[in-house]
Order: sequence, then structure tokens, then C-alpha cells
Amino acid sequence: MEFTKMHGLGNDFIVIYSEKELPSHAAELAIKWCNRFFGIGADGLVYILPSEKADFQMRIINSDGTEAEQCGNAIRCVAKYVYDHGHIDRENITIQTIGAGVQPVRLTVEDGKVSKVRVDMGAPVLDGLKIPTTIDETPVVNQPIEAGDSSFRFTAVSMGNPHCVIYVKDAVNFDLATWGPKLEAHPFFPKKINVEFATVKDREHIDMRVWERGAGPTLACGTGACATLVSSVLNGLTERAAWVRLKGGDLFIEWNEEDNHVYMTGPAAFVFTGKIIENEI
Ligand SMILES: N[C@@H](CCC[C@H](N)C(=O)O)C(=O)O
Repeated sequence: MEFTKMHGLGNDFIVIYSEKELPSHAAELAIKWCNRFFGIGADGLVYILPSEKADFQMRIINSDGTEAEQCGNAIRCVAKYVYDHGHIDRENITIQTIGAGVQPVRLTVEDGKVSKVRVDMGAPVLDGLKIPTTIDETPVVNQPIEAGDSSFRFTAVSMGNPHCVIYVKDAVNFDLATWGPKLEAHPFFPKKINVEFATVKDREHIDMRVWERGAGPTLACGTGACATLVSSVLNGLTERAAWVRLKGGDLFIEWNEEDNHVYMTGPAAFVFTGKIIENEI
């Protein structure tokens, strides 16, 4: 079976293009193939599938085998894949996700190849129970949370998938491995959560590091960057448009006042293609 390795700012994926349905054992395949020592190595397994509602459908399975509702970096990779491989020749396309519905995507094409992707990520969900958290408030802003022997304050946002944003003094050097897993599995979050640690540098620049649900520390998180911008606006810390600076690079995020939608702009890249020898890994 053919696969393509791609990344969005270092958040890497094994991408499979298929005319069929998601295989019933996709979770098992994700665990095997995403393994960085015994497999291909990736943060997630992404399937590009046919859709009845949009040009394509994306499904994303985290490296631990759990399916996510949405993935910002993967959707940019999907857009580049389908255009650069000639599956579509329009620069405005739609991609269906399971958690955030059908998302309009605008491609910037240079020399026949996609160089940049702008995704309409839809409206953020701010209702505490719908995110979901156990907190019956809208929005869930600057709430205290205890983890281990430390206390933090978090703001919760869903971009189709759940996020909790915590402001720290120095996000770039933050100890993700200690606090990420404790917060990801905190009882406040019935479906677990993606955890963003952020430092606002000025009203248009935020440094962010992420501990992802089902994948651990990754170099970038598109939905996490969107959630961080929304959280920063709710906390009065930034403008409605800002750069979110991740370990793997920067994303430009806008929360539009008129339609309430969040727009994410960034790159996507191919790494290599390969063939999986069934039953060998
Ligand atoms: N890296 C992604 C998010 C992938 C899914 C996430 N780990 C979850 O379980 O919700 C992004 O770029 O948005």
C-alpha cells in the first residue's frame, strides 16, 4: 500500500489517499505505522476519503490509535496533497471533517504547487459542557486547575476538538513532559484534552508549545493555535489577528468579528512517499 509522509510545521502525518471507507482497523494501523522505531513514524495517520458533502473527507487517527475530530495541520496537508496530485484543479475547495463539519479551504498556488493554505476553521465552541469540560459556564475563561502539586489557570475552547490554554511565563522552555500528561487526563475533561502553554509576547505575537491528546508533544498544532488566539482575545491579551509561534514555525490566525469564524493560514509539505509491506510492520 502506498503512503505519503507529510508535515505541517513539523506536525507529521502518514497520508493515505483512498477511494474506499476508513478501514475498521485504522486504530491498530495508526499505532503500528506511527511508531518512530518500529514503524514509519508520525504524530498521526490521515486518510483522504470520498465525501458526499464536500470535495474530500479527512479522517485523522492519533499515534495512540484514538480518532480526533479535527486537525488543523493535517487539513492543510490534505489540501496540498489533493491539488498537487491533480485530484482537483480549483483553488477553493471543501474538506469534510468529523468534528468541525465541512471546511472551506483557499489554496495559494505557485509554479503549479500549493505553497500556502488558508482554512476557514469555523466558529469556536465556548460552551463548557459542549467543549467538553465538566464546567457549566460559557465561556470557560481563566479557571483554576490543580495538577500534581501545582495550580494553573486555563481557558477552554473547542475547534471541533477540545483545547485548554494555559498562560505561563516562558512557554518556549516549559516542562511539557511533566505537566502535559497530567492536564490531558484531568477529570475536568471527559474526552481528555489538548493542552497549549502560551506566552503572549505582544498583541500580535504569541509563543505556544503543545501537549497533544493522543500524541504527546508535537512541533505544532493548528487547532491549538486557533484555540490559543481565541483564548487570548477572550482574556483581553491580543488583537483578533495574531501570529502564533510554534516550535516548528508560525501560523497566522484570525478570529473574524463578522462571521465569528477562525481562519488559519500556513504551509504544508511533502517529505517522502513509500510502500507499506502488509504484515511486515
Ligand atoms: N495536531 C493537530 C491536532 C490533532 C488531533 C489532536 N491530537 C486531538 O486529539 O484532538 C492540529 O494541528 O490541529
